[in-house]
Amino acid sequence: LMKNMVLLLCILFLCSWAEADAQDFHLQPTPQKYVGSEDSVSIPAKYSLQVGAALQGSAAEQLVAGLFPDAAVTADFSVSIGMKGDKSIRKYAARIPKQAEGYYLKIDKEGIVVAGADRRGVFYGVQTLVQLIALPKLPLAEVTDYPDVPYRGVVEGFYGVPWSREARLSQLDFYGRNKMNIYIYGPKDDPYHSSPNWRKPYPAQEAEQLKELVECARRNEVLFYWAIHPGKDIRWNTEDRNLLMEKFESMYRLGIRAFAVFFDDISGEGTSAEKQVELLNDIYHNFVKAKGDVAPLLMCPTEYNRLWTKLEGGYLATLGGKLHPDIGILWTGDKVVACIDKPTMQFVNPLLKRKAFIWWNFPVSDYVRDRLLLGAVYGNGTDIDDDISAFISNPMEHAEASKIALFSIADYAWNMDAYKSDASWRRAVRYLMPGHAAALQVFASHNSDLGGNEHDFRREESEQIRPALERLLDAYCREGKREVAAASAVTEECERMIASADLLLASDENPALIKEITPWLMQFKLLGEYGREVLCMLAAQCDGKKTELEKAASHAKALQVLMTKIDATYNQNGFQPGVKTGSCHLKPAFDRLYQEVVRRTGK
Ligand SMILES: CC1=[NH+][C@H]2[C@@H](O1)O[C@H](CO)[C@@H](O)[C@@H]2O
Repeated sequence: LMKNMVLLLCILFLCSWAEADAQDFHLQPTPQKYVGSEDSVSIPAKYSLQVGAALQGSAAEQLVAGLFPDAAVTADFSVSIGMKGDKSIRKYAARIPKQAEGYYLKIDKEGIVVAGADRRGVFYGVQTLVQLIALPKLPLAEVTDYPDVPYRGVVEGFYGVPWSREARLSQLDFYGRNKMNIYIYGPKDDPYHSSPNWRKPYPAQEAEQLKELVECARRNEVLFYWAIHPGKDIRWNTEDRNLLMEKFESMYRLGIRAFAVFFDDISGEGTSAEKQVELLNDIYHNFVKAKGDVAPLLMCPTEYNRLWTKLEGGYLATLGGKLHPDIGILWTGDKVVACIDKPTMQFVNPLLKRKAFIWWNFPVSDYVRDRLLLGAVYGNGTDIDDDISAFISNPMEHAEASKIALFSIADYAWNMDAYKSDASWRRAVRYLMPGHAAALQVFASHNSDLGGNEHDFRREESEQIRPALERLLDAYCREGKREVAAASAVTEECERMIASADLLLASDENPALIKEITPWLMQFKLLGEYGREVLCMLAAQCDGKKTELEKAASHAKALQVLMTKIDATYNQNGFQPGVKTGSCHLKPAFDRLYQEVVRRTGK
């Protein structure tokens, strides 16, 4: 029997290991169709590389040249990338998806082929190849893939400290890797984007940085939109019209080829639908069409969500009826911050007479600045791909930390049917810190809810430990009993919090991320220590150990003081100052237990 038990355990271990290994490998975003195999091929020293004529100088060519730097003119093993119509991939033309940005990728013993529906499709096929080549063994595979949503990406549209140059460059590379194809530059607190200096060209240094960002976007096949936010003080006269057009001309000279006009969060003259329509149609005809090489014009309405829509005022009807149909209209959903579902789209699309561009206000935190929103991306419909032109996320001012949500948003918008929020969330965490994934997962799981806020938008937090917390609270507060199993589960979670905080604070794996979240990591460690002390207090009170109780209570009190200090010292701002962590279930439970022990001791 013993022998069989050992054998069974080994088999179980191997299965779980193999499963984990297979589980670890997952193309991002999840492809529409991936046919892999156990068999693999090692790329020989001698290989040839063919790049379709139309791809010369493209981002795809740059990327594949980096992958295969020493190509021979002829070789047995051939690498070939091309677009539909290129004779180099003619044999595979029938396998190329018809969807824009689609591609077919084949890896076999003779070589590698990437056949794209268009230039961006080839680039995405090569990005998928980059992920496969990074595996220990390059699997023989066929990938047939394309995006569900035409535009997928980010609008830097939040209030607060705009992202830095380094953060933006890193974001654009991240979008290339994750097949996001749009970035809209619109930071509310950039005075040259919004009032008063939207009328002025950028100073030399900022102009140079924008040029650099445009080039970085091109290398990542990301459409770089520059947005203007004139509505706070625009005057509907020739002077401001000319100033706006000249500003667009100056941005065009910097290399910008995609433009947006935001009319959100304004009042007064700027809110007139007729005037907005007249301006936008003028820009469309006399700038966008006149230039010929500029992407579709986008606009953000003043009534950009259902809650703020006054149907009787006719604002949206005017936009829908009179705005040129080629102009995209941004929409945040039924409220300023809300998940997007079918009813959301059934309300707005008929009014706009086009498929809205979704501006999803998550993980933006400019209205709950004392928190980090690191939780899973969930709650959006997976049946809306035919109802939206775009799914664009407005992120946090913490650029690196926003990548946890952005990774999953890329996954969701590329392939909605396959989207699994929890699995995608874990992959996002692992992508950001592969060497500290477990620690970052612990931290992220307790830093996701927003607390009470003006938009009534909430997120799950501390879901795994919540049942034990509730059992512990219930047993002790009702009967003064220490529920042993729950107490040890919560104690273990506190130990994990303390260790995770130290591991992350000490790591140099992702310095940009650690720099952003350090105040919250410090607070998180204190919260773990506080929880541990409160549980010591509870045990001592139940066991009648007076001295131990007093020791634990004074330590817990000291930790309360330290947490208050952190909250009063870091992340001070004029809106929601401070550093909140584990605020949905952990902190309230520890505080409640602390009070209850003190009350019972006092009796
Ligand atoms: C379209 C829109 N404009 C505003 C609004 O949404 O709320 C966001 C979250 O507070 C804010 O970041 C953004 O600038």
